[in-house]
Amino acid sequence: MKANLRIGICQMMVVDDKESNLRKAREMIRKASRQGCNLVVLPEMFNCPYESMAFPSYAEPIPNGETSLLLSRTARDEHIYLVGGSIPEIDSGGRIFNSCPVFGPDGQFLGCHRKVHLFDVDLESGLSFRESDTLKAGNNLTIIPTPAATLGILICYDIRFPELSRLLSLSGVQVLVVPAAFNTTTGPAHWEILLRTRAIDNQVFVVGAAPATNPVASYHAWGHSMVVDPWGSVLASTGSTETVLWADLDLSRIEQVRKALPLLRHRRTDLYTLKRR
Ligand SMILES: NC(=O)CCC(=O)C(=O)O
Repeated sequence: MKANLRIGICQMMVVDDKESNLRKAREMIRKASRQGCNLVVLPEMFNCPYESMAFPSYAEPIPNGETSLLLSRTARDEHIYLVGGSIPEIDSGGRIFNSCPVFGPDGQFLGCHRKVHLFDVDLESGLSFRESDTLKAGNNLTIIPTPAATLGILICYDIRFPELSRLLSLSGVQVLVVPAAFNTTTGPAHWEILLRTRAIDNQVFVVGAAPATNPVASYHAWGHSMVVDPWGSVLASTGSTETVLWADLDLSRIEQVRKALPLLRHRRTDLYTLKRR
C-alpha cells in the first residue's frame, strides 16, 4: 500500500488547567510529528474540562487567542497540518462556540468549524449535559482543502447527523476529521459504530480523536480514538489511556471502493434529495 498521508491523533488527558493542557498538547503533537505524521489531530475541548460552566472562563478568540497562537507556532515548527481539536471560542459579541481551528505547515490559519449540533441530553444512565447553557451553535459546513487531502470537520455530536457527513462527502471531502469526547455511556454503545457507518455510507476515511479518560473529571470521556478507511475497516484504534495513535491513509482507496461498490452513483436522486440551505 502506498501511503500518502500519515495521520496522528493525540489522545491526551485533559485537566482543569489550561497551561498544563497546552503543554501536553504541544508535547504530543511533537511526538506525532517525530513519528512521521504530516496531519495531527487533537480532541474536542483539549484546553478545557468538558463542563458547560468551565467554557466561559476558558474561552478565547480564534485565531488570535493564546491557544490558536500556540497551535499555529507548533504547526509551523513541525511543518504539519494541525486540526486543533476544539476549544471554547469567544467572538467579538461575547458569544461562545465549540470551535475547531485548523492550521497549515507554515502556521497559517486555514479555517474553523463551529460545532453545529449542541450536545443537550439526559441519558438513562443519569448523565445530563447541556452545551446550550453556555454555547451557541455554528451554522456552517467546514471543508479544508489541502494538497494532501480535502478535509471535512465535524465536532463530536455532529457525527450523529448523517446529512452533514453526506453533504461534506458530496462536496469532495476525502477525510472526515472528528475531534470528539464521547462518554462512558454512549461511547461503548455507539462511538465505533458511528465512525464506521459514516465511513461505509460515504466511502471516505473517518478520523475520530478523543481525550483519554480522566477519572477525576466530572465528565468521563470514553477515549478509543480511531481511524477508519472507506471500506469501514479500522486502520488504528486504542483504549482509554493517554497515547499518540497514527495511521497511513492511501487516498486511492476511496476510488477503489467507490468503483467496486458505486453507492454514491446508485443514489435515486429522482426519488429523494438532500438540500444544503
Ligand atoms: N461532546 C459531545 O458532543 C458528546 C457526544 C456524545 O457523547 C454522543 O453520544 O453523541
